[in-house]
Order: sequence, then structure tokens, then C-alpha cells
Amino acid sequence: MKIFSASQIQDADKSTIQKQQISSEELMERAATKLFEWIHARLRGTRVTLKLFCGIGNNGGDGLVLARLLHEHGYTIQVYVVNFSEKRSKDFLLNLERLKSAKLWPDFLNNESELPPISPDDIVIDAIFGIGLNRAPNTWVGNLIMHINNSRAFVLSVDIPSGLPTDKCPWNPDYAIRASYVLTFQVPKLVFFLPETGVFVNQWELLDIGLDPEYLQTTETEFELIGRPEVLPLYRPRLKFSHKGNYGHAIIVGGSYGKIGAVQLASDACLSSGSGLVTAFVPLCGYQAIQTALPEVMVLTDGGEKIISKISFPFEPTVVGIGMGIGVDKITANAFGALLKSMEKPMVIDADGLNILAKHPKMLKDIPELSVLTPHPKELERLVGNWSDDFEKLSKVKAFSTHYNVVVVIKGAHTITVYKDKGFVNTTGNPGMATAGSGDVLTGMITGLMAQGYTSLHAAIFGVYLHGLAGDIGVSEMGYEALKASTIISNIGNAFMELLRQPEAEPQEEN
Ligand SMILES: NC(=O)C1=CN([C@@H]2O[C@H](COP(=O)(O)OP(=O)(O)OC[C@H]3O[C@@H](n4cnc5c(N)ncnc54)[C@H](O)[C@@H]3O)[C@@H](O)[C@H]2O)[C@@H](O)CC1
Ligand SMILES: Nc1ncnc2c1ncn2[C@@H]1O[C@H](COP(=O)(O)OP(=O)(O)O)[C@@H](O)[C@H]1O
Ligand SMILES: [K+]
Repeated sequence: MKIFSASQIQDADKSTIQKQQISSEELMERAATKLFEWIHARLRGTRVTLKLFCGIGNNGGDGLVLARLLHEHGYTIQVYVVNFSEKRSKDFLLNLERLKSAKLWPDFLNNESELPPISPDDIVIDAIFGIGLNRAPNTWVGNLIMHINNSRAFVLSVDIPSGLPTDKCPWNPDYAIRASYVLTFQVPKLVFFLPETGVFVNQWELLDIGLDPEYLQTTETEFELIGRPEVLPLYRPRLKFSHKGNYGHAIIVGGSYGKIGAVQLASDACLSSGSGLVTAFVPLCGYQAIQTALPEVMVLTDGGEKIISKISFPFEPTVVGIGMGIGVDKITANAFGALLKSMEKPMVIDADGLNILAKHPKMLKDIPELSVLTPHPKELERLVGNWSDDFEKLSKVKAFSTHYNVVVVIKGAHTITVYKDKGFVNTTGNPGMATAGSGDVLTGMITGLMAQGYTSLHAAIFGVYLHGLAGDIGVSEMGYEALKASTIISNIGNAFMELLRQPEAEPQEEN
């Protein structure tokens, strides 16, 4: 699903109004009716007080229409107009008049007003700012936002939490609503998924308000949200008459004394993702452990007892996944650098492989084109330097990816796979996966997919999604705390099956 910028959404609104020959006021009515239907379907007339905080733009206009509809259906409501500017929008004014005609008189709040009482049992509807927010809220509006946040009431935000801009981080994080739930119009917003801004959104849901489908389909976006519909077409089915030679031979290179488990996890994950053959390449001390733990995996060693000192293969691998537990010793770094120079096919580089690159930036130019790099935030910072906020991080990664022609997987709660100017935001995974070795599993999975012929970009997007899904299935059986990296591996098969599951047929109505 595409993630549009604020200005693109505004263009989609305009295009809708023009093509569907409706007025902006009708579009507002349509949007607010969707809000009302969502709320009414859940509350079904429950006796609860809804406190609607409405700004003076179109987001506030949505709030006013919603207030009218709630009132018509007998709900107890209190409407506050957050009067932060004299420049009220046309549709806000129109709906203010309609509200007054329905004998509903809002309280007008300004910088001299007392903060209105909010009980933890109230439901707050937050319609102060929408995607039109373009500067920091002033102090009294910020204080009102903090008051709402401190109220412990359930806060339902219209379109976007007020105070959170659509395409940047908030000027002041205290001055942004922390929404219990966001009902967002038509398309998801990027800020819902970034570590610094996603904290303002506990849960979100799309409301389809019928924006111009042609505009939505034909407009290119910088980011895309990756769910089942996007991943399913990437799947490469296994053929009836195929044999293991058709699915590639992956080599997982890594490990050092005390860190052989990382290679074991990655090799296991690589095999469990469908690689035809998997060989682990480890220092001598890892030989027995891997041979014992993974009978299906072959093992190569170099001469070094505790660390890798020279990397060479007696055959040409389909793909190499490298770096987990390998250490950053100078000898290992030299061996790694020599391998980069000799390789032409795309590789997967993780963990200490990335740390070696950060320590020896001259090696960067030797990374084979279209390789996949899988940094966690700290490794990323070592690689691209620090950033002032999540948006700067994204632009740095885009520049890095373009410069070296590599795919960068920014790992996190919503892992973002970046290739050149485009970012793919993952939707699977959970905090149970914040555990030792889960990154090694991801590297193994991406390597395993590339071995089978998935392109680098597809392997990264598909692997990240499947890894998160395997984690979600694992957590559904044992909870967050007990999930281990090996649990993710044992659920890779379930994740494939869940992905490929046929949707259940709609029950037939009996005549
Ligand atoms: N355009 C359309 O046809 C539709 C718009 N919709 C709603 O309209 C919203 C966008 O509305 P608007 O563009 O009116 O903007 P907002 O309602 O988000 O913002 C209010 C106005 O305040 C001004 N402003 C921005 N930041 C400010 C600040 N910190 N302090 C004081 N004033 C500030 C802006 O210039 C803006 O015009 C969407 O989020 C959505 O809720 C929906 O009704 C669907 C249809
Ligand atoms: N809160 C979270 N929600 C979803 N996924 C997470 C979360 N925390 C970590 N993960 C995932 O777990 C993996 C952790 O990788 P990494 O930090 O490299 O672990 P390790 O180095 O121990 O292998 C990444 O794929 C990341 O996206
Ligand atoms: K809002």
C-alpha cells in the first residue's frame, strides 16, 4: 500500500473534488460520516461523554460534522473549538453554522481559557490539527494537548494525532497528542511507523473516503507499506520436477570463539527458508558445534582456531551471507576485505561485517552491487554517521543506497528496506523479537531467499516480512518474553503457510 506525503494527499483531495464533481464540504461530510459510523458501530448508544476538541481548519471541520451526527443519534457530547487562529476554513465555518442550527453551542477556547475538565471515563475526539499542521502549536494549545495526554481518557484522533506533522518529527514532542487510536483517511502516514513518531500512535485504522482511485494508483510514492498483498506476488513457487540444485548453494560466513551460535542460527534459518544447500564457513573452533547441531548443513573451516583469517571456497556459491559473530579483528577484517574484492554476485552483510566496513570505509566501494546490508540502528550509525531525527536518517540511507547501489535494511519495530529513493515499510514483527540472535535469523533468511533466485530487493522485502510473521506466530504461542531466535526459525514454515493460506470462502447464505 502506498504511503503518500501530505501534499500528495491534498492533491488527491483536489482531484477527487474535481473528478467526482463534489464540493469540499461534501467530501468533509463523507469523511466525518465514516468516522461516525466507525464510532457508532462500537459504542451503540453507550452512555459515555464524548469530548470533541476541534481546531479551525478542515480537521476541526471534520470534528464539527462528527459532533452533529453524534448529537443526532443521542450521544452525550461536549464540543470545544480550539480557537488558535482567526483564519477559519470555509467548511469549518459552514459546519459551525450547522451545529448552531442544531442548537449545539461549542465552548470556544483561547489562550485565556481554563483547561476544560476531562475524566478518565470520557472519550476524547482529537480534531485540533490534521495534515495541515505546518508549524509548532503555540504554548496554550500545547498545554491543552498535554492536558489531554495527562487525562487518561481514551483519545481517538481524526486523521493524525494533533501536533504530529505528516512528513517530519514534531517541533516539541510534548505538544503532540498521544492517540489511543487514530482513524486516518484513505492512506497510512509515514510518521505512524518511525521510532520517534510512531510512539504517538498506539493503534491506527484506515477509513476509505473514496478519494480518486486514479490519482492514488498512478502517483508514485517514496514509501510503501508492506503487508500480505504486497508480499504474496513476490513468492516463487517450487516446481514439481525441481531438485536441490535449482534452489542454490548459500554460504554463511561468520563466527568466532564464543560466537559460533550466530552462524548456527543463520545457517538454520537459511535452510529453513528454502535454500537448496547450505554451507557454514567458520573458524576451526566452530566445526564440531555446527556439524552436531545441524546435520543438513555442511561446514568449511579456515586455518584459524578462534577467528576467521582467510576466506576461500572450493566451489562458487550462489550467495554469501556474512558477518554474524565474525568479530572485527584486523586479520578477519583483511580476509573480509579480500572476499569483497573477489566477489561479484550480491552478498548479504550483517553485524560485524558492517562494523568492519564502518572501520574501513575504503572497503565500501568493493561491496558487490545489489548486496543487502542489514544494520540495526547502532550499526547503521557507524556506517552512515549520526542523524538529527528519523527523517534525516532516511535521507542518509537513501543517499548511501544510491551511492553504493546496495539495498539497506534498517532493522527496528517497523523495519524499512531502502533501495535508492524508495523505502518499503514492514508491518509484521513484535517486541518479543528484541532478543539475541533474531537479526542473525533474518540474515540467514534473506540469504536463503537469494540462493533460490529472489532478487536482492525482493529477498529483503520478503525476508523481513516473513521473519516478522514467524515471530508473530511464535509470540501467539508463548508470549513476548519467552520468544527466542530459534523460535523464529521453527516458525518459518508456519509463516510460509500463513502467507500462502487461501482466504476462507465466504459462507453461502441459505435460501
Ligand atoms: N481537503 C479535503 O477535502 C478534506 C480534508 N479533510 C480534513 O482536513 C484536514 C486538513 O485540513 P486543513 O488543511 O484545513 O488543515 P488542518 O485542519 O490540519 O490545520 C488547520 C489550519 O491551521 C493552520 N496551522 C497549521 N499549523 C498551525 C499551528 N501550529 N498553529 C496555528 N495554525 C496552524 C494551517 O494553515 C491550517 O490551515 C485533514 O487532516 C482532514 O482531517 C477531510 O475532511 C477530508 C477531505
Ligand atoms: N520491537 C520490535 N518489533 C518488531 N521487530 C523487532 C523489534 N525489536 C527487534 N525486532 C527485530 O528483531 C531483529 C533484531 O536484530 P538485531 O538487533 O540485529 O539482533 P541480533 O544482533 O541479536 O541478531 C530485527 O530484524 C528487528 O527488526
Ligand atoms: K487530529
